[in-house]
Amino acid sequence: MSRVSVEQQTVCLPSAPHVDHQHPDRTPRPNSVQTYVPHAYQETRAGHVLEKAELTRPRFQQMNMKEMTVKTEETSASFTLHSKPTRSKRQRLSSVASAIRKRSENRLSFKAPQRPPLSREPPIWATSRQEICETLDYFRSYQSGVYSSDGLVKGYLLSAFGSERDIFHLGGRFIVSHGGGKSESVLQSRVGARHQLAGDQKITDRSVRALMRNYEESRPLVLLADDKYDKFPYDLSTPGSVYPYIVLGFFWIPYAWAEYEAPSTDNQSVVRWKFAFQWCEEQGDPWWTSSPYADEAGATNSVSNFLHHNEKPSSTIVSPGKRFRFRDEELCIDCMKTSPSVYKQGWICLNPCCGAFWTLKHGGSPTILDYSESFLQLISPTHPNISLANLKPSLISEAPDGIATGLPFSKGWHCKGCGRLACRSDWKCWKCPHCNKEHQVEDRSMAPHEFWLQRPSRPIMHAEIGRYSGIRSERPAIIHSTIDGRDEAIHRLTYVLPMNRGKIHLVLGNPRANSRANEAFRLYQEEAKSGGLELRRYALRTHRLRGPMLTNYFSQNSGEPYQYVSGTGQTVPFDKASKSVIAALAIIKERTQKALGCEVPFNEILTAAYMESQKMSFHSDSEIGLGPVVASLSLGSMAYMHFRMKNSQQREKRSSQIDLTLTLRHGDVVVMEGAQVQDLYEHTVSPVNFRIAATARCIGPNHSYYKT
Ligand SMILES: O=C(O)CCC(=O)C(=O)O
Ligand SMILES: [Fe+2]
Repeated sequence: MSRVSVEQQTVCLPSAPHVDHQHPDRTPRPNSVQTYVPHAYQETRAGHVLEKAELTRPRFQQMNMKEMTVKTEETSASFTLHSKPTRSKRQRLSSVASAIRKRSENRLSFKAPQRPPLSREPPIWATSRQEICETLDYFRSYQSGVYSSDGLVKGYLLSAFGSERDIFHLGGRFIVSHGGGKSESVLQSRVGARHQLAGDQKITDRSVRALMRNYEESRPLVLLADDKYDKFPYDLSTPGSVYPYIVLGFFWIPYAWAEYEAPSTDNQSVVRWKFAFQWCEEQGDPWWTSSPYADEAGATNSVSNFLHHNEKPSSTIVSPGKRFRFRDEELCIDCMKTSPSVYKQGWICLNPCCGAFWTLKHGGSPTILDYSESFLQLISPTHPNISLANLKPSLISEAPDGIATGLPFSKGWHCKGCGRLACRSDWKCWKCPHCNKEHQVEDRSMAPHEFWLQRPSRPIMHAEIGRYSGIRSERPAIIHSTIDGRDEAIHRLTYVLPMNRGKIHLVLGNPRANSRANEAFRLYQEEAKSGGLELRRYALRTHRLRGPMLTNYFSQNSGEPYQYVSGTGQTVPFDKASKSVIAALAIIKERTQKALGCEVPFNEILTAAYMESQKMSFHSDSEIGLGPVVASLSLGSMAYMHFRMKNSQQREKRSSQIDLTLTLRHGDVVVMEGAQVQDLYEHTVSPVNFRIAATARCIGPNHSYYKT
């Protein structure tokens, strides 16, 4: 072993990589400074590059083969050999020198290419991750770049932090990317952005495993790209032509292999799985390569045709033409597994479990690698009988049973006018935020008795008290009242928080006492449909995703302004409030008065409307200046309301235990009594199906709204 010092660092340079065949995991991997020049010299830590002129043979010889000074762009580095190198070492040194030089040249000559803007609107595009996930069945992953379902990848997002040799080749018909997470990334957290270093990808990792299944079974998947993916030939964020997310189309995976790769900031190489994606020719030409006027010119073989007109799945298969060839692979005699022939520099075993992984046939780890000519050619498709579905989500034109609050109706939509994907943000209709196109579906109102017949997944219990919650229930009370000349008897259940910190009352509705609740429910549906009550999903103020993130329910605020979701600008004062809100307020006031024995001067109502599968996440109604009583009326479907302690330390110990669950049914009113109910606890509501809730509060002069 020879010792070479580079600046202040000293590293050992093995003459050949030691491969532990018994324990491949222990085979030394190239460390950061050796990654691409693993058996000889290092680049300086900051990635300084060597100047071409400094690494010439005469200079090398002049140093008596014992010392060599090389200058980088910003500093100079001194390489000292402690013994005169042998001939073979000299050869290695010069090959390393040329490798460094080549890399240096690449870096010196690299300028982020100016890309032109797209000259046409993409057939499918979006501005936020939520728009994609709520609209497309083939990409529903909010965090990861790989979306899989049933062990197969449906959608794959090309984004920033590409890896070495990622390519967008043949106009995008042949793309290489690294799959499966653990790549270098920026994580958004409560405390800000954090740089996440890359780690080894394993074949057992969920995403890699799923991509491998697509590869093995030749299952096509959909590639998407965002504006941070710099291999796409068009700039997706040029002013006037901003498309943060685009759908490229169907691809299949002709090659999958593993490499060692040096992350730019880490000090250790990592195993990275690479996948080649080949355009599915059934789609015609990629839409970004076809002219913007191709549709009008009557082109029959463009993906825009496929995307626009192909309502039925296509089963046309392109027969292997002469530009296709067959897969080129070689068998490794160490692991008896085949690896594809990827590189110009020769075949390498690309199985990371093999002792010979990442070792050239004639020994040594690869330094600079390039793809071979043959690898870069399209290969003959191996998915003969798989038909591709239409990538454009279809528009719902009618509600089959007249009910338009089911899951498909809360999903986003694809605007046929401009290609934009958008969340459903208005209750009244779908609206395109780009071209303002609207789409509405005729439906009917639901009657409360339809929900009384609802069969819940678990037995209905009015309340479940957590074992260690310290909450106790009071003896149920029957409250009598006379409404519209009729006697009503209703039950009140009361739950007392530990140390008498507050009470939660559940005033039960029932079919005999629900006439006003029924009317409020009818009015709500009517006004929501006509737009008399503007129910909308508002953007959350804090979240960790890209683009706006809307609440998972629709809401409207009446009375005094309330900050919680909509901000204060959208509030309708009580004297202009819709009939439904006024009807709900009357019920809440009356029931609360009966429950507490005193009147509460509610001056604000937040109406929340939930379609199937929507919910309100954990929160507390604890804005500064809110009165100590909060009461809410439930209409429509049954729902579960869970309470838990806010203190996260306590919660962790008790593994996010729920302290109290109330089952809310049509006509029920929950009254939260005492400021500490909000200060110490938080609550969430999960409706079983379509539901409307009206929550009333007292907003005092100390409320943050009055202070601003
Ligand atoms: O949907 C519900 O019943 C509760 C709504 C709620 O918690 C709120 O508006 O703060
Ligand atoms: Fe709440």
